[in-house]
Amino acid sequence: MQPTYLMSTPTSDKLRLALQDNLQVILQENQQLAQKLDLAAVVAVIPLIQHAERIFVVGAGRTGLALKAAAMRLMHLGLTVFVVGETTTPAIKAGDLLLAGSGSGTTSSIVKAAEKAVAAGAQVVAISTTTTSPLANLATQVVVLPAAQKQDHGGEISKQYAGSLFEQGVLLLLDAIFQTLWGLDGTPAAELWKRHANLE
Ligand SMILES: O=C([C@H](O)CO)[C@H](O)[C@H](O)COP(=O)(O)O
Repeated sequence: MQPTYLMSTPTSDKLRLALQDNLQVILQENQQLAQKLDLAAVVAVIPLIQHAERIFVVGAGRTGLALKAAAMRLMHLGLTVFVVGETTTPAIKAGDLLLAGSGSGTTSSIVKAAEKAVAAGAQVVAISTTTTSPLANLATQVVVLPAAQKQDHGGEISKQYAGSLFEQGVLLLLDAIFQTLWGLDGTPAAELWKRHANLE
C-alpha cells in the first residue's frame, strides 16, 4: 500500500510551487533563528575553541552529522579535532574541549559523553535549544538555538519536521564560527585546502 501522498499525481507546476514554498519556509525560519541567537554566548565559545588542546565533537543522528561537518572545517583550520565514536578517537583529558550538540539536551549518549568529559577535566560547549537540560547543566558554555526539539510536533516553533530547524541551525552556526576563526587566522584558502583529505 502506497502512502497517500504518492497516490495523487500533482502536476510538475504544483510540485515546483510546493518546493519553492518549502524552500522559502526553511530559509525564513533559519533567518529568524539567526536573529534570535545570543551572539554573546557564541563570542564566549571562540576562545574556548582557540585555546583547547584538542577538540572533540559529539552529536547523535542529524545533529551529529552537522557536528561532523564542522569538525572537517576545524581540521582545515589546522586544529586537532576528533569525532566521538570513530575508531581512532582517543581519550579526552583536561585541556580538551567537547563540542556537544543536542536539540533536546537529553539524548543519553550525548549526556553521557559530556559527563565523562567533565569527569576527565575537559570543558564542554553545548549547542541546544534550551539552557535547562542535563546536557546544559554540564556545559561551561551553552549556545541556545531557539528551534523546535525533535518531539515538538505541534508546528508552533517550526513548520519543518522534528528537529530539522535545529540541525540546520547547528550547521549554520558552526560555519559562522569557522568563518570567524578563519578571518582571524587569515591563512589563504589554498593553504587550508592542502589539509583536505587527499585519499577521498
Ligand atoms: O536525527 C535526529 C532526528 O532526525 C531529529 O530531527 C536528531 O538529530 C537525533 O535524534 C539527536 O537528537 P538531539 O540530541 O535532540 O539533537
